[in-house]
Amino acid sequence: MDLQFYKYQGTGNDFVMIDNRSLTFPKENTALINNLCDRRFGIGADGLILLEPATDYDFKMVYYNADGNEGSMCGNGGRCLVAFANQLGVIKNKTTFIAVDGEHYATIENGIVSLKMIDIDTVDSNKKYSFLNTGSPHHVEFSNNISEIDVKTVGSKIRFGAPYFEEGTNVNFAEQVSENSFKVRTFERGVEDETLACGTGVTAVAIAANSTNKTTSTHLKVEVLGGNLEVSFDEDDNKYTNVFLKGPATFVFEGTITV
Ligand SMILES: N[C@H](CCC[C@H](N)C(=O)O)C(=O)O
Repeated sequence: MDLQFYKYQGTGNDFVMIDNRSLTFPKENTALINNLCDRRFGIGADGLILLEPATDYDFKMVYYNADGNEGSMCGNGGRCLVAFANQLGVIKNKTTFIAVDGEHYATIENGIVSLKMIDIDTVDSNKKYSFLNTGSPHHVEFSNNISEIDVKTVGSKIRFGAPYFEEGTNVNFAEQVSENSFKVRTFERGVEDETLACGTGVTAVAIAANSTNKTTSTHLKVEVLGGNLEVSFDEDDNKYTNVFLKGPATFVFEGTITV
């Protein structure tokens, strides 16, 4: 069959988007999803996202990692899906949609999408790292010169090692640039490589930085390999609410692929 797809990217984190309002996409076909995301044998992407109908919401987000397995929440994917819903005419400038981790509110203005993430009430930190769930699990380590880190090798070791093992985690390496700005590089579980950006990861770094007193700011700028993102939140007694991830979400091309 011919499958129509749309390609989007948010700070270089790229996704194949499919309008599945008809519910005809063969979701159980892990190999197909993996192939569509393959950069040599397919379209190429860090993940694949289906836009589906949902009762009481504008739409439902169904997200798969590039390996073909359904993933946890994807922040940049969510932002790109909002832009896609806007392109399809499903929404105008604001929306409330449902994803695997619950309800999300978002706005879109001139290609910039601001996405509300889940509340975070647990940040586990020790001297070496922080671990928290921002919709997806994230290990966060701060250091001085992240440009020198072999993110794929070191990230993969942490992802499969104690205490994460098979279930794994995404791994972020962060460097403080100023009181309210950071640089981040991320190893993504499910892609099993460094990606150019990770929205839930950047969100995790911002909250970990606040939680471990690296900053008192609640509006942080984060530079990733593929561009710039912003994270803002309210903090009360180490609980984080009104967490917003903001940045560009861009349509790249569309096409049909025979599968
Ligand atoms: N790129 C995504 C994160 C995907 C998380 C996924 N790799 C997993 O936890 O399995 C983001 O922008 O938030």
